[in-house]
Amino acid sequence: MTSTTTTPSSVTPAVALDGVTKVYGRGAQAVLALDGVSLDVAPGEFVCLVGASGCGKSTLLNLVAGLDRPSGGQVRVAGSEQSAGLMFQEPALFPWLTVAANVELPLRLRGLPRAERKERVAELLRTVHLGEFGGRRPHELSGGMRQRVALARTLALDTPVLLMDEPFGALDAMTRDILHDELERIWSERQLSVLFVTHNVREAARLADRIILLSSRPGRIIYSTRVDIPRPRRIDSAEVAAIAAEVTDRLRTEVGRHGQ
Ligand SMILES: Nc1ncnc2c1ncn2[C@@H]1O[C@H](COP(=O)(O)OP(=O)(O)OP(=O)(O)O)[C@@H](O)[C@H]1O
Repeated sequence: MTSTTTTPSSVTPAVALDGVTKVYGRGAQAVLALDGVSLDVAPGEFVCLVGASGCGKSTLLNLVAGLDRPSGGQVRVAGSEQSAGLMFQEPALFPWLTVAANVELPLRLRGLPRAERKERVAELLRTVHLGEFGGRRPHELSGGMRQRVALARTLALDTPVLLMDEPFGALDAMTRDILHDELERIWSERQLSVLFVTHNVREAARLADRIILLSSRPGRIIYSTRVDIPRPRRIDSAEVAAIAAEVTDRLRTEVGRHGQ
């Protein structure tokens, strides 16, 4: 069993969780969501977090994003004030704004001058292959395209760390497959550190440098495996299937232990 997973001490991690505990509520109503989680994400590393429903995956991402504070332990994200961008299963775009205006929002909030904003938006839309769609409204786009817009908007934050909470969970398999390729390209080009939550073990084996398995509540790290399959990978390859089978076995044992 692995309760701690860290990077070598010579490298400053992009994300470092040290003995992180999260309790929701108080007294008899208290829920221990995370219990003593220690985890480092190295610069440029792609880490996937998997676990049964309710094991605390979203809680962990929210703590790294700074949306909530741990009850115990420490969360550190390398870099300046806002170092982690967060993306969800729902694209959460403003429906009354164009695609370009949605992507521009974080740039406005960062106070970038207008000309620079326009240039950055055009570059970001090209990055996610939506260069021609800046003038559309979100309802005119497919689900996959909307997630591309959400990704461009998250990239507009210019953070070295990308936090993704089941970003492709609502998409069909083909669209998801294409977005895996796109995300892998962007991650590698921009040398991002990614913490990616998914229920889909194959998706984790397709994308991750390292897969971390959380136990059912309270969330503790119970297993961690490095994925050394060369990139680019195929989700339907035998190597990805073999890693996915290994992680699924661990997950099954864990879920069975809790009678879920
Ligand atoms: N604000 C809250 N108040 C009380 N309990 C909460 C709160 N938020 C989450 N929880 C509980 O903490 C535990 C972890 O929740 P969390 O949403 O992090 O799990 P998850 O692994 O992301 O779940 P899922 O896979 O279903 O999205 C769950 O048991 C949940 O019910």
